[in-house]
Amino acid sequence: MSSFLEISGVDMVFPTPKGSFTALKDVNLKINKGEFVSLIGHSGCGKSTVLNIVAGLYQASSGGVILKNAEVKEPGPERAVVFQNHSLLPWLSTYQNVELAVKKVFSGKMSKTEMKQWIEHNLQLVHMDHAMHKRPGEISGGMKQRVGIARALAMQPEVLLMDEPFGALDALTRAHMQDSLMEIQSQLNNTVIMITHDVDEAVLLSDKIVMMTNGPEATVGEILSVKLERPRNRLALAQDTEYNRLRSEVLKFLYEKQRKVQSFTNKQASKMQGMSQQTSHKAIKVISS
Ligand SMILES: Nc1ncnc2c1ncn2[C@@H]1O[C@H](COP(=O)(O)OP(=O)(O)OP(=O)(O)O)[C@@H](O)[C@H]1O
Repeated sequence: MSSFLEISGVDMVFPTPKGSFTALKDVNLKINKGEFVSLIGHSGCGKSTVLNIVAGLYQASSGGVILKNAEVKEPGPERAVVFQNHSLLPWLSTYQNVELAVKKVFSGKMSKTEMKQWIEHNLQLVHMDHAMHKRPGEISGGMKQRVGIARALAMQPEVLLMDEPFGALDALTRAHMQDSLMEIQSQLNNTVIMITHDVDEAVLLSDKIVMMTNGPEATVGEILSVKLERPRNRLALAQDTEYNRLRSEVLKFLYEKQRKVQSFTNKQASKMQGMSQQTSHKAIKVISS
C-alpha cells in the first residue's frame, strides 16, 4: 500500500560560488495520513530544505515527493506552510489575513456568508476571534503566530508544514501554543510536518520524530516512534518513564551520535539543550504555580 506522503530518494545540490554543495543525500521518509512528524537535527543539516521540497518551493535535484499518488512539483494550497515569523500582511486585520487565504482556496465554492463563518471558525479555533479586527502590529508575537496557524488551517490543507513555528516565542507562550496545537490536532487530525530545535516539543507533540544527520549530504539518521497516549499532559509526562526515555534518545542522537565537531561549538550545544530543558521547566513551573 502506498503512503499518504512519501519522500523518496531526495538529493538536493545547491550551486554555490565555491562549486556545488550537496545539502541532502538520499532522503527517504514515509508519512501516514493524520501523523504528526517532527524533523530535528543540528542547525544547517537541511531540515528547512526538506520542508521546502515538500512545500514545492524547491525542486529536488533527484528523487521527489509523492502526495496521495501525485508528484509534488510546485506549491499548492493542499500544503500550507507556517513559518517562524508568521508572515502576516501588516496592513490587513487578522480577519482579512485569514480571508485572503480562504478566498484563494474557496472562491466560487463557498458563499460570502459561508466564508465569513469559516474565517471566524478558524480564528475561534486558535482563540483569536476576540482580535479579529486588529492589525498584526497591535497584537503580541504569540497571537500573530496563532493567526498564522488559523490562516494555514483555514485552507484545509492535506498537510500542514511548520518551520519552527514557536521558535521566536517565550517559554510560556510556547507551552500554550503547543497545548493549543495538540487540542486542534485532536479535533482535525491533520497531517503535520514540523521542524523544531526543541527536544521536549518534539516528544510532546509527535507521533514520529525524524532525526537528521549533519550535512553535507545530510539524510534521515533515525526515526523514533512516539506512542505516548493522547491527550498528552506536559505535567504528567515530566514524570513519565517512556517520555524521559524518548527524550534521552533524541538527546543522545544529537549530542553523541551527531555531535558537531567543527562548526558546532559546545556553547551552542549547551544553549540548544538548555533551551529545551528551560522551556519545559519554565512552562511546568508557570503552569503549576
Ligand atoms: N539556496 C541555497 N543555496 C546554497 N546553499 C543552501 C541554500 N539553502 C540552504 N543551503 C545550505 O544547505 C544546508 C541546509 O540548510 P537548511 O536551511 O535546510 O538547514 P536547517 O537544518 O533548516 O538549518 P537551521 O536549523 O539553522 O534553520 C546548509 O548548509 C545551507 O547553508
